[in-house]
Amino acid sequence: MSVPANVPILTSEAMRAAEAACAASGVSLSELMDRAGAAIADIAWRMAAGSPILILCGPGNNGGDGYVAARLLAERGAEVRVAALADPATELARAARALWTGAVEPLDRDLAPAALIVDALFGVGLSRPLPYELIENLQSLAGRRVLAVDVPSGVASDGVRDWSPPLPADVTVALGALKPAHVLLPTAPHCGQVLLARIGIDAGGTMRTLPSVSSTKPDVAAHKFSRGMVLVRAGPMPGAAGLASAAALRAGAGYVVLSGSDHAPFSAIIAEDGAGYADRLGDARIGAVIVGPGYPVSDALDDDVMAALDAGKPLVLDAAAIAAALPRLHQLDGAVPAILTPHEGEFARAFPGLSGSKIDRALAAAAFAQAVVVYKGADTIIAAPDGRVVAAWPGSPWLATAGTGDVLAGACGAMLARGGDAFDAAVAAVGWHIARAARIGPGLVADDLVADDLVRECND
Ligand SMILES: NC(=O)C1=CN([C@@H]2O[C@H](COP(=O)(O)OP(=O)(O)OC[C@H]3O[C@@H](n4cnc5c(N)ncnc54)[C@H](O)[C@@H]3O)[C@@H](O)[C@H]2O)[C@H](O)CC1
Ligand SMILES: [K+]
Repeated sequence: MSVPANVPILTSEAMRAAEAACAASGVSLSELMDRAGAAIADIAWRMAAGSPILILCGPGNNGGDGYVAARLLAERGAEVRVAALADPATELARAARALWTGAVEPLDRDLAPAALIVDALFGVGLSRPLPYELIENLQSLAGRRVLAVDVPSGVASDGVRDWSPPLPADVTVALGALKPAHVLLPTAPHCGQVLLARIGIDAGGTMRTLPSVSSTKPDVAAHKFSRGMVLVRAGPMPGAAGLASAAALRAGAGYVVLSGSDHAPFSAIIAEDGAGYADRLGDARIGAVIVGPGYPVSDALDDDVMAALDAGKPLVLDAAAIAAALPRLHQLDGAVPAILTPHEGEFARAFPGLSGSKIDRALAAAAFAQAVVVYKGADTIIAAPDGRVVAAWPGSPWLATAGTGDVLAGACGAMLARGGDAFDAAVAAVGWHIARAARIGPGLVADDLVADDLVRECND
């Protein structure tokens, strides 16, 4: 399972707007369909490697792409059959169907499979769940390699419904841009390896997949304070704050203070008792404050969060600190740069009653808080109040273990303390976290993410 790095993601509404802009600039929809069909034919040719191909065509333009691909594959000498669910219902699909000179078989329970199935039944136009009979007929084709056109049929491309496709794809060719369903659970795993065929659409937009990680070297004239100074406030479970402080150092902070704990994981971390917290918040060199790791709901947490907000420092708020800060953050209306890092449960508690896809909900939360939201999970979404979104699918499943969220909070703190944009900082931290997890793999515990042998390996 994979998606290309740093490519656009569009909802069906944005996709239609992009198509219309394309048409207005002189590239017809029929030209777009030809390009889509050619991209599908190319990939099908390589996947089939000489074995027979069966293309399943639906009534809309997704089916139209299928007819174009069938014609091009046949012209190249591939052994290709077409089965249709219904007659074409759009002008474009009818035109594409008219150019296919081979037979069209009915898509029923007697349909013979082929080594490669190309699924061109439904794309972004699917408006209701697939009929039961079709699901049954498709299930009888399972077990072969499947190439999905745009999205596996049955999936709601905007990621708002959790409909599963009867034919999960090995490869999905996204047309023009990725769609939310490619990067959100539960649909993303059904898309297999997602490839992007750009087909000449200007997908611009504000939503993208995670960019590749690039490690930035410190400036030649750097000193410890210029690289960013991070203050981590410990609660009753100091191990979590210790992990966050270690992660802040490993992610590039020049100086880390752990307040309220004497459990510093490294000698380089300045551990001090809680009494100095107010003074530290007044220290002009502090570039980011982290509150929340290992700090459950309590009056003390409320006090510490309010003090940090009043100090006006860029903030990373994790776990219970998110709900504690929310009313004040909302009032501050973005005056204090902040990154919130909720997992599913914390998100539901802090932002009840939101609807739509995980992307929609992350955006609504970011707009309400006027802060960057890192809505964690296997399909982490990073959303900014100005509408920017980065989707981090597929992440690393090895991160599903205690303490890794504390490490992410620490990395966010380090990136934020550098002084740049909070959204860019959150994106860099999520990328750092996933890249390190990928290097460790099986057996990962959160401490490994900040261990020095990993650093040596990364520097090799
Ligand atoms: N991205 C691009 O620039 C291009 C994309 N293309 C392809 O076009 C589809 C979208 O086509 P559209 O015709 O809008 O929708 P669909 O083909 O997905 O299907 C709509 C069709 O099906 C009917 N329908 C919807 N749900 C059901 C259902 N559950 N059961 C039965 N019938 C259903 C609906 O009423 C319509 O008739 C996109 O994904 C790309 O593959 C083009 O190639 C142009 C360039
Ligand atoms: K499809």
